[in-house]
Amino acid sequence: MLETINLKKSFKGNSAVQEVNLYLDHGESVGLLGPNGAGKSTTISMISSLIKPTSGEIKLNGVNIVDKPGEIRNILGVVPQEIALYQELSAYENLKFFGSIYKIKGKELEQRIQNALDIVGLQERQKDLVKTFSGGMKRRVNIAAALLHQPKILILDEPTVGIDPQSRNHILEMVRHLNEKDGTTVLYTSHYMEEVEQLCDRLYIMDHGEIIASGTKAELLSILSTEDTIKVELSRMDEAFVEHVKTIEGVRKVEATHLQMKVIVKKGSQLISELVHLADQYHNQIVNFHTETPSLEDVFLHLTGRTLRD
Ligand SMILES: Nc1ncnc2c1ncn2[C@@H]1O[C@H](COP(=O)(O)OP(=O)(O)OP(=O)(O)O)[C@@H](O)[C@H]1O
Repeated sequence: MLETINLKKSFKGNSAVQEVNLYLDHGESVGLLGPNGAGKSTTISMISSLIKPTSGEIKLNGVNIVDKPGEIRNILGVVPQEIALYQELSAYENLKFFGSIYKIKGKELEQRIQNALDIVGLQERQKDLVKTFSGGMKRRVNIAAALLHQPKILILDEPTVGIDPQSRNHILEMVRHLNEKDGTTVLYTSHYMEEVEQLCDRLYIMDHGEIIASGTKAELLSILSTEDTIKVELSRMDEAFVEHVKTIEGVRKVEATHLQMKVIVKKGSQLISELVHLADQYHNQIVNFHTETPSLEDVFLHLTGRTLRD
């Protein structure tokens, strides 16, 4: 349905996106996951024809649309990261304005506004000024605006950042409903692993402007089928101890935060007694430990050497 081929974007010679190849099939829910600055928003802005790629192609049903922005705008609904609403107008008035941009009028517009408000759960607050809304409610109005022209593909750029848990749950449920019940194709960007795990059939992991891995959750987890994760709780954090653990044979990655240490080891490595012994040498103590099956967070750590929210 939608495909990017070797998509690149540089800003004044600085590369933001390099050779991104991704596709969306009809009815899929696809996650684009990566830390801040990975290039997710730039990729989305190119797909939605807000900015022009430095090079590469964007194909909609096999046709390159880089020079035909009109082709995609009718098919795509984009929910940008920034809230783009008129604060002094009500939710209803904002939606009326956005509807007019798509040249939807009269009864049809009225019906679509009510339908979009119903989907985002704001029908009862439609007459209230947007400036009185919480961040999460504003985001929901933004989503409603992106739905007015009944797009076949919906792209959401980190829609749950900085909002209250109630709105977050509402948004996640809504996206799931639009995908599963209405058949809307979804591209969902996030740096929350658990959201894309919940919502998406397939994932792309992006870092430093590149897609570094892609596949279903099971396929991505199989990258770590040769590894175990040991989670260790320490009596105190000690950099020298952490550095020493990294040098133990069989240890592939170590991530330390506060009193927790996550040690990714070669599958089957029996390292607990070695860790206990080493902690003792550093006058540290292992208070607790357990071995976990790898998560997508671990896949990200394995691929990049960093956690998603570094
Ligand atoms: N208009 C611009 N001018 C110059 N540099 C830009 C511009 N837009 C993005 N960049 C740079 O491109 C890189 C990718 O940014 P982008 O916003 O696409 O990442 P992101 O993955 O969406 O991150 P975030 O989660 O923080 O939005 C960053 O280094 C950013 O500073």
